[in-house]
Amino acid sequence: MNKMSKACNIMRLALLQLKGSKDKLANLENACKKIQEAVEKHQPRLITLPECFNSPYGTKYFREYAECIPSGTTSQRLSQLAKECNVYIVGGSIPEFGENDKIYNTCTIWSPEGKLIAKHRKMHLFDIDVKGGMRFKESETLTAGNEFTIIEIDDHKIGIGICYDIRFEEMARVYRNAGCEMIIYPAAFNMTTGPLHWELLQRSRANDNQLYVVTTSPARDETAEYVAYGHSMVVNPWAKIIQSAKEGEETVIADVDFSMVEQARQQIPISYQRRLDLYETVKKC
Ligand SMILES: NC(=O)CC(=O)C(=O)O
Repeated sequence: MNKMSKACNIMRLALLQLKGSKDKLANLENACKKIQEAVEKHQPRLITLPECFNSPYGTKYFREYAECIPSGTTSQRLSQLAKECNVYIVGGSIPEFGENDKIYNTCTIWSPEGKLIAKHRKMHLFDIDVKGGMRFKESETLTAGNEFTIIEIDDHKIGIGICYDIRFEEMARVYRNAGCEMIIYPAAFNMTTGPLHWELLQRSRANDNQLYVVTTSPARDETAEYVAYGHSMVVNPWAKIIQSAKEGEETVIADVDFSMVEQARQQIPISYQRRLDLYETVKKC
């Protein structure tokens, strides 16, 4: 029996911080193996995977590794695993072949019946140029998605974002206004921005919106062209880190207690105290 007790609002998560390589099938099989191991040892209700878990993270690779969703190999395998293991899977992200030859950075979400319940296309493309640090331009090959994605598991609404999406507080606020109690971001920060912003952004989004924030990164590989920061984590609605990984390949297990969302919102009622008469930066949903 998977760990979800409605009465006490506890949901067990397994975050798989995975090593990646240029071998797509090996990456996929590693993810499948780690999913099976997590289920055997910990019986999670929900498993999360990293951004671009089946491909290297680089604009020159996205087209070569892209697949159609849900007919591609990665979708088919995740669907099969979710069903076999009776677990929800937030499938990190993969480069997706979309309509009109467009490529998206897309997260697929699978139910324990193996059904694709949603897909989220990264809404904010990672285009930055930090002098002496990281330069990246996803828009060289990717197209941005235009839709918010909310899933519902055991009566709990969960918003989905991908990596750079976490920097946009308005997006998190839209999810909070729509009743989300958690936001999951498959993500791959790097060695320029990770040390400065990774924890800060997660705790900020959690604190501003009084909800859980969950990130899942690839493991750090110093030999890769793009070196991911690691440190996948779960932050609670009080902005406290309740579990986190180090840099290497690791599975993080966390039991989240959704009653804490309401507790935080009642005790520090910022959502009712906003002076929307004085500022209007975020449209109400
Ligand atoms: N890789 C991303 O999308 C975002 C990132 O690394 C950052 O915002 O920093």
